Amino acid sequence: MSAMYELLDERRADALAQLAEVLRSSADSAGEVYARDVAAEDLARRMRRLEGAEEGLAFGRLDGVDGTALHIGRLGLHTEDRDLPLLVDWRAEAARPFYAATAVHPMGLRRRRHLRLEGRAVRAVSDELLDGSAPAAEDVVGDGPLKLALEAQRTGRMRSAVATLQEEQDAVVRSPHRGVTVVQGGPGTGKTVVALHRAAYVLYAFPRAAERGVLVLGPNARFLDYISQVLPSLGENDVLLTTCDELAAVAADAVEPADVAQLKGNAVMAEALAGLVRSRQAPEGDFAVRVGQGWAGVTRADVAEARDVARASGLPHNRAREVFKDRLIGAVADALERGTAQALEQIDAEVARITGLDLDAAAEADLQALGFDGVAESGPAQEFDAEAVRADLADDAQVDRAVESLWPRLTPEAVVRSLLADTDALRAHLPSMSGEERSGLLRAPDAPWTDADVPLLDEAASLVDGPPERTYGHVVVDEAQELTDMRWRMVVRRCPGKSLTLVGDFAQAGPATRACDWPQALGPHFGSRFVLHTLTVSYRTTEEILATTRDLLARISPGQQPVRSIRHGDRPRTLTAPSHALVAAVAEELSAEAAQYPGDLLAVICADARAGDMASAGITRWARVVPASEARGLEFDGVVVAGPGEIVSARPSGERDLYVALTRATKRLCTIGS
Ligand SMILES: Nc1ncnc2c1ncn2[C@@H]1O[C@H](COP(=O)(O)OP(=O)(O)OP(=O)(O)O)[C@@H](O)[C@H]1O
Repeated sequence: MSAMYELLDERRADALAQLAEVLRSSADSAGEVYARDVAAEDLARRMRRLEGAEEGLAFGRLDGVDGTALHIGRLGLHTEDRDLPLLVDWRAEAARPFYAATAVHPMGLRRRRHLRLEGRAVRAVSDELLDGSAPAAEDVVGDGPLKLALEAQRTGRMRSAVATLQEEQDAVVRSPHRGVTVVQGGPGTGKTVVALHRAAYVLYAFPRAAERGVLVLGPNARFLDYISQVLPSLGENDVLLTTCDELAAVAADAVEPADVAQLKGNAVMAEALAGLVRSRQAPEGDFAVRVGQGWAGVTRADVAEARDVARASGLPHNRAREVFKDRLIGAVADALERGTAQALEQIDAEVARITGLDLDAAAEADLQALGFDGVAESGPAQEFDAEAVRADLADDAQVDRAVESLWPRLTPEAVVRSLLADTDALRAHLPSMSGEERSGLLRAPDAPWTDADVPLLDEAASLVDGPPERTYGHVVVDEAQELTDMRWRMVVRRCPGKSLTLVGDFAQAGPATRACDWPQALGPHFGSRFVLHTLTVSYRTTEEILATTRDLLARISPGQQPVRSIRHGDRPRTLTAPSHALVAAVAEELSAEAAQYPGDLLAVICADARAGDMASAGITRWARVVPASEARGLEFDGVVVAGPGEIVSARPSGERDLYVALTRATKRLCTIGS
């Protein structure tokens, strides 16, 4: 082990020295400064990766039947003087047998050894013999590391499972499929574990995707905090962990009824917003601008043609506006040219009839009177200088004002407001919705933004300003069952290569979700082009707890195969307390638990409206207070579910919320209801 850590130290020292050198180097041009910054960023990244690997640098060793030995760890370490690497990166093909070998398919292994380090020293080893041979003196066959990992007290932060990934999980993590990979499975089957290790694998194995960046989306800040340590501990610090709200950079602090949120998640909203933007694009009308002392105008047909050309450009509204303006100016210039020529002809004819004089000079004066100095300067009056006229018109504030009335510049906020704060607009653009649904959507123009407005604003931004500038090579979505159609559109916009890993469970879906399965949820965005994996073993919830949720699961997700658990524990307890005494009963239960199981991470999960009461009753002394709507993905050693009836009736997805709440404990569950 010491040789590996020495090499790690050496690599760090090298990286640090190189970084210092790069930072000291002079850069004379903007190009050189840029190159220096890129090199410095690369080295800083390498430093962070080397630092991230410090804890538990190596965690496995493979001994082949041919006598070879390979150490498996968080990153690869090679020296030039050795053929075999000192340490193999867990994501390398050579490390696969560590996760996939079994006694039936030993993959050439005699022994798989798990190492547990403390600091830089090996504290424990545990061996599995895979070739059927009898244990030799140096083999340590005992409790597996998985058992130890699962029995460890929870800390409130998920740990990496890189040393104990199970075969069915590893198969997904390492899947060579670059398109859409979907992972479903009941509570605690390791979907989040798989999603995060998959992100690390993509960075390692798909360099093109890695270059464009990897994004991990979670349902809320609490969940992101829970998973925040996993990727850094795998040496990956360059993955952006965020929520959809943060992606759209919208502060959404208002809540709204679940049925309204569901309506706003429907794909018809995208059509409605597109319809509204189209309705702002020169619906009809003439166009006239003041030119000098007079007016120059074009016909309805010219305006309509300019609009059609602008739309056909496929550009977002605010950029297509330039095309529209350009086209209109062209039409005005043509009209001016025609008008000038006609006027000149008439004057010429008139003067010739009366006096026989040539009046070129008069025509030039005419144009000057119209305000086109450039025209007069650039040549004889009859040679109308269309370029100069266009340039003048393009810079003219009045022209811009006139264009604005036909094709106004729009902001995403204004677009969404114009739809949702106007009964006529709702009726015009959402004809398939009932009157009741439309009145549900209606809001005051200055109402604050809600969670469900975020994807509408994002959609509007893509319509008016184009797709987001920042896109990613691979996107991982956790709790993906939560995404509405409108949110899927947000995600797809940020992943043009459609390389995604999506994990979730429809039995745990919240109130905004309309889809019941993956084909329904993904069909509109990816067709049937996704590969579906199912995880079957729960590593969190004990068999005893799962058994008490079977009836509920059959109700909320008929046909879903219940998972089996490899954990066993106490039977869940059920206590009763009238509603007014619920908080006191919860406090009593949790204070007793905290005393009996010191160091265990405890939580009370209750209806959102109860969370305030719980916190002010001082329950946070013993436990975290988690509103049911935010419990997805989290886990604790002991959980008290307070007021199951209140959780069920709080939202349309109440029974699924309760199922989520009941499946958060790794050891003990107590339900207190009236
Ligand atoms: N291979 C593994 N080794 C060690 N721990 C594991 C492994 N797989 C899962 N776990 C642990 O099991 C627990 C549940 O995992 P995870 O949160 O990924 O499940 P999930 O399927 O996402 O659950 P949910 O559906 O409730 O969100 C976590 O504590 C996780 O660390």
